Amino acid sequence: MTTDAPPEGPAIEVAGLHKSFGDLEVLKGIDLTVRRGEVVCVIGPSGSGKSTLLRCVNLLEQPTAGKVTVSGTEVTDPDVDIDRMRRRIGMVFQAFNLFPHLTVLGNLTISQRRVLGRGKAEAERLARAHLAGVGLGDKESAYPAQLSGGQQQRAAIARALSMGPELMLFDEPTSALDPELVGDVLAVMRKLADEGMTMLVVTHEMSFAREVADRVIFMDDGQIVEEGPAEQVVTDPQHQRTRLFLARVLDPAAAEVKEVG
Ligand SMILES: Nc1ncnc2c1ncn2[C@@H]1O[C@H](COP(=O)(O)OP(=O)(O)OP(=O)(O)O)[C@@H](O)[C@H]1O
Repeated sequence: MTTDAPPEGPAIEVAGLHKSFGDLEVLKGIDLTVRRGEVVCVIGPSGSGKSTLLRCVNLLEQPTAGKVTVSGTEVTDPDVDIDRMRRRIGMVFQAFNLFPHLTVLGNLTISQRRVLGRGKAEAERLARAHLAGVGLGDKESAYPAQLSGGQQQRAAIARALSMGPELMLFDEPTSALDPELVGDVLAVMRKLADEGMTMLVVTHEMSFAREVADRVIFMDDGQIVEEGPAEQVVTDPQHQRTRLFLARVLDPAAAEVKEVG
């Protein structure tokens, strides 16, 4: 008998993960374990492979080598039903990816109905509960274009949650937002973390990483250079590459002076 009940053990296990695009080796042997209920932030320079790592976890990218296990199921096993696995993994992208021709409620119910086979009333009940949870209880009839970027991203998070995922992947969820809209999205993510959701988050928001993450991973050139408790990695990094990156991110002007001087 097959069951979707989550087994004991880690939420995500990545072992010896390699990914190349043609001659370009983007991931060069990543080992990573994310425990259930853990919030892990992945930081690092542009092009270091952060998004590719995330996309390999739900097989939006096919790894070149290595093994990815989610909730005890090896997703890199060619025999695994990947669509079934993906239902257990929520993903939120930088570009919100809402369906423009559907209302917010429609965006939250379509996959519940088509993929999970839920009835209309049940799908709408869950959608409304999740919309209220992200502060969009009054927006169910709006179309995405009528919402701010921050509201669209919160709707995208609610949409992912309405599928009942065991874990959530966030790929730079606030990078496309105007600065004044970032806070509301981070607040929703913080609440989710407080509620015990397992989260793997690629982000440039160092204060979020420091305050919300249990662990921070610094990637550079396709490898994990450093990982540890969030506060330690962000405020007292052990590696020179991490220090240089954080100096640039936290205080770009000062880092520039240092590099010039
Ligand atoms: N589908 C693809 N085809 C070819 N090259 C790709 C593809 N996806 C990513 N790459 C390349 O892989 C490298 C790593 O990209 P990735 O998006 O994982 O980095 P990142 O650390 O998330 O960067 P950023 O912070 O800028 O989003 C980059 O050089 C990128 O151009």
